[in-house]
Amino acid sequence: MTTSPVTVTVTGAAGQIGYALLFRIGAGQLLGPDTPVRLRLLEIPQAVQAAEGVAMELDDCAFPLLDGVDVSDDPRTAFDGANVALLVGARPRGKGMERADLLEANGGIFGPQGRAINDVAADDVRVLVVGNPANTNALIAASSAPDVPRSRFTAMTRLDHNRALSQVARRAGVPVAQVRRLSIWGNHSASQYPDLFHAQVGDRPGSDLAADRGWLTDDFIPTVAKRGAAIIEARGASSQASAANAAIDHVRDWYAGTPEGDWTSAGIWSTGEYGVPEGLISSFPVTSDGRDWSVVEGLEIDPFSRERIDASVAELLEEREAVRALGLV
Ligand SMILES: NC(=O)C1=CN([C@@H]2O[C@H](COP(=O)(O)OP(=O)(O)OC[C@H]3O[C@@H](n4cnc5c(N)ncnc54)[C@H](O)[C@@H]3O)[C@@H](O)[C@H]2O)C=CC1
Ligand SMILES: O=C([O-])CC(=O)C(=O)O
Repeated sequence: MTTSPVTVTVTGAAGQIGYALLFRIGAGQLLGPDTPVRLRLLEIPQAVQAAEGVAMELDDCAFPLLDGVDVSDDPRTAFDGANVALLVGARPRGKGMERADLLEANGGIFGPQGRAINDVAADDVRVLVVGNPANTNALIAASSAPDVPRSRFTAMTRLDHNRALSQVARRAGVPVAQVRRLSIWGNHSASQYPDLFHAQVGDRPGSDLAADRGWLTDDFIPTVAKRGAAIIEARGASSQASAANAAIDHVRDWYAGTPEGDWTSAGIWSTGEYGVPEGLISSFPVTSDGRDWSVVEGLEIDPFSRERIDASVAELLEEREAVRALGLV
């Protein structure tokens, strides 16, 4: 076991995803069974008491790998020395709230959090934004942290990726472990594009399945892209456990590296790959070498995929324009 614990800061710690996430981190599922973890929980003042209750329960689990839990309502305290920052807390869209209001309210959260990360987090900090709108919130945080490399700010599209894996496995009648090289492109929103064309599904190329255009366009793509809404409809609550699971998958793969011959999906800072404008946080097919994400190179994008990637990227551009107009990036 390494001796120095890794500091993991989780925002929105008293929320639903926080409750599904923190106990798995305490159990060692984020960074593996050899890495002790120190948790720092950030909440708004009204929810600090609830976060303290979660911290009490974490104590009561007596996790051998958990080196301590601190609760704070001050970003500069909570991100102090953070090696991993999971930005889960966000402002949900309220009744009658316009999109610009939502972006502005989240700017008020992710701007200061980005600045605090810039000033007090560890030099090797890696950030995953879960709170919606995740891509643009990540853009705001990254833009507020000029001293931290942009590549350290990521947005979660791993839940979309995992959803796509399961849909494809079911369709093809193979175990989910036999589906590889799926890709989510663009925004974590209904405009995202789950791409099957480069996948391997059991012993078949994904393009075989994609040849059924009726299924692809009327079933697969909308099922994945609208899954969040379907979960809310079915459960009366959003996808908390699967979102927490995806956050664990994202960070675990970032540190451990993606498996040979496979890739995953993550929202990362575009440097212009596949025609996605530089400076957007867009989902791409990515690999990790244990330190950095890299966009998978050399994929051929046919007109069907191009149109859908461009539509989702256009939405990201609109969101960036909106937060630019508000002076947030
Ligand atoms: N990227 C993705 O795939 C997914 C993203 N989400 C998003 O994750 C976010 C969290 O979801 P839930 O946990 O279900 O929501 P929730 O409402 O149960 O919890 C959010 C928590 O964040 C806290 N919070 C709000 N502002 C904060 C701030 N400035 N600093 C620290 N904490 C703050 C709230 O007090 C609350 O406890 C939402 O924005 C949701 O839309 C949810 C599912 C999937
Ligand atoms: O809209 C939400 O809160 C849920 C969400 O992002 C998802 O399930 O993909």
